[in-house]
Amino acid sequence: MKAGIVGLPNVGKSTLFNCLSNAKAQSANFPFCTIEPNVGVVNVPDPRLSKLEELVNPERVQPATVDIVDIAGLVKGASKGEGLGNQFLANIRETDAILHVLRCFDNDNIVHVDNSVNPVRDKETIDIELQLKDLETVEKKLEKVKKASRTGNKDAQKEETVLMQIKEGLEQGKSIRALEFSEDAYADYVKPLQFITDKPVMYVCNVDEAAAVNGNEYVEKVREAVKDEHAEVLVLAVGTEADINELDDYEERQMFLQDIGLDEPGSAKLIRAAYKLLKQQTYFTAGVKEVRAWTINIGSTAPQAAGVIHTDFEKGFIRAEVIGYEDFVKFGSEAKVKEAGKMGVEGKNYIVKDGDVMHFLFNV
Ligand SMILES: Nc1ncnc2c1ncn2[C@@H]1O[C@H](COP(=O)(O)OP(=O)(O)OP(=O)(O)O)[C@@H](O)[C@H]1O
Ligand SMILES: [Mg+2]
Repeated sequence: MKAGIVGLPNVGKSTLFNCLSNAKAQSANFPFCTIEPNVGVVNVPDPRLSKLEELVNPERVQPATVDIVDIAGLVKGASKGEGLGNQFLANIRETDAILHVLRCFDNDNIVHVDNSVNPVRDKETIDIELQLKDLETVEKKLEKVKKASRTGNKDAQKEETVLMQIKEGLEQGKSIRALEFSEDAYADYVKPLQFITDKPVMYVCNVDEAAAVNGNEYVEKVREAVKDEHAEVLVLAVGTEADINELDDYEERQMFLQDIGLDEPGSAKLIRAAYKLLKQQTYFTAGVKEVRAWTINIGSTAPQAAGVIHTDFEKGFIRAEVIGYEDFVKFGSEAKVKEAGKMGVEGKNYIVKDGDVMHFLFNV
C-alpha cells in the first residue's frame, strides 16, 4: 500500500517528501524539478510502540511503515500530454491514496506556474486533469460494454448504467469518490477500473511558519471548498519542517518545533493520517527479541493478521492469544495479564482490533 504526493509543480511536494523520508529527493525552486518518482519507506510514529518497548525491554523495535511516492507536478492539459504528459498520471494510478499538496503561502521568490497563489483554483486544475483521465478510462470501457449490452446481456446492461453514471459525474466535474453506488455495483464495476479520482484523498496545505499552528485565509478557503468531500485537511509548514529536519540534534529540533508552536512535527501527524487514509491498522507482537508493529487492513481476521508475519502462520493457524493494548499497559507484562485472566484466546473468525498485542499458535 502506498500514498502518492500529488500537486502542481513547485508547490513543495518534494520538500514534503524529504520531511517524511530520509531518502533525499531533489527539491528546488523551479517547476518540473521532479521527473522520476521518488519512493520512500516511512516509519509510522506510534507512541504505543515506545510504551511497549519500555515494558518489554526487547533487543530491537520495528515500527510500522508506509510507502510514500513523490510524483512529478501536474499542469493544465496533463491528461492530453502537456507538461510531462501522461507518464506521471500512470504513477498516480499505481498509488492507493493521494496526498494533494496545495500552496497556501505567499512568497514572491517561489514561482507559481499560474502566477498567483490560489489553492482552490489549483485544486480544481489538478482535479480536472485527473477527472479527464478517468473519463478516458470509462469511455474506453463503455465502448466494449455497450456492444455486449446491445446483444441483450443483462449483466452488461447493468454495468452500462453504472458506467454512464460515472461518465456523467465526471463530465459535471465531480470526482468518482463523491458519487454514490450500491455496494455490489461498486465492487463489480467501479473498483476493478482503479479510477484515479476514486482513491481516498487528503489535502495538505503548505503554509509558512507563521501559519504552522492555526493555518491562514488560504487554508480556510480550502476547507470551505472541500467540505462536501469528507476529506481531511492538514496544515503543514513544509518548508520550515524541512529546515528543522536538517538539524542533527534531537533536542535542537524539539526546541525549534516549540518555537513555532508545535509539540511534534506536523509530518508525524501527516504520516499517521496517511496510514489511516490507506485503511491500515496496527497490531503488535511483543517478544523479548523484538517488539514490532504489523500493518493489516482494517477488518482483518486473526489468520489474515498472522499471514502478514508468514504465510505458514495463516495456513496452519490454530488460535491467537490476544491482549488489548490498554490491558498490556495496565498490568505491565504478558504474565501479569494472564494472571489477571485478561488474555483472550481467539479463533479464526476473530476480527483484530487496532493495538491488539498478539501471539499466534500454529502448526505446519
Ligand atoms: N512553505 C514554504 N515556504 C516557502 N518556500 C517553500 C515552502 N515549501 C516549499 N518551498 C520551496 O518551494 C520550492 C519548490 O519546492 P519543491 O521542489 O518541493 O516543489 P515540487 O512540488 O516538488 O516541484 P516539482 O513539481 O517541480 O517537482 C523549493 O525552493 C522549496 O524550498
Ligand atoms: Mg518535486
